[in-house]
Amino acid sequence: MMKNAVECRTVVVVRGAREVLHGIDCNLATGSVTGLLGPSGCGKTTLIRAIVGLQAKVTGEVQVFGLPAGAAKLRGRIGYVTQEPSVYGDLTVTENLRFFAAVLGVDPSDVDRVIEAVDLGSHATARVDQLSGGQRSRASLAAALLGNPELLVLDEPTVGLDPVLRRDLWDLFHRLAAEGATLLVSSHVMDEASRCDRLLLMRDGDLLADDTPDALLAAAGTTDIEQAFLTLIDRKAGAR
Ligand SMILES: Nc1ncnc2c1ncn2[C@@H]1O[C@H](COP(=O)(O)OP(=O)(O)OP(=O)(O)O)[C@@H](O)[C@H]1O
Repeated sequence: MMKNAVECRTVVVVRGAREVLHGIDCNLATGSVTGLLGPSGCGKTTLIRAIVGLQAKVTGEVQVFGLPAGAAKLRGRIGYVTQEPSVYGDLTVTENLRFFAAVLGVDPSDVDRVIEAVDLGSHATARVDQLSGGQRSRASLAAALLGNPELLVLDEPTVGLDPVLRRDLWDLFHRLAAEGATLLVSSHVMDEASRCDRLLLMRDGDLLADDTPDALLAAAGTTDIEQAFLTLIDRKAGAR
């Protein structure tokens, strides 16, 4: 097993006329849950898109399982959930997942497993356009879990979910990691940071920190991750 599922070296991305990532270096350790945190617009989605191989104008190096990001051989090994639901409104949850299983070449028997994993069993036969926003995003997550991908990249998967569901989903993320999957989970909710094995803190297209939650808190001399983030920003500004 490779030590790092993902390795990013000096990743620069230009979107439109602007450079939005300025040279990111980071690794995602195999079998870990990494949180990607930072304010709106700091470049989280752009880094995610570079890792899953969907972003244009990437320079530097992004390797996934030792292959260049976007390589055809990586298809099926990566599950990606965007911020927008990616399921069809006019199909039921089960119909959607059967469709995606067929497209991915995944055994249809996997559909029931992923529906249970995201706790949508009681809505399996409901049309997606009749679900709540949180239920719809869980249906998208279920689609990404089909076939047990080795790398799961989740862009703000817990937005709009109540605390119980958020806790259950984080438990699921850690179960998947314990089984060997690597997860990258973006959030701008700082209180989710403590649930991660490792944190990448971004600001304005740069990585401010790449450490464990405990080490980050200790370095900033606080018990509050939001405060730690602000301390790091102030230190960086002071160092300029
Ligand atoms: N299609 C585009 N063309 C030009 N600039 C873009 C485009 N999409 C995003 N950007 C810019 O790139 C920067 C990074 O955006 P990105 O979506 O990666 O941020 P984010 O951290 O994921 O934000 P959020 O938490 O709000 O989703 C932003 O300044 C944004 O305005």
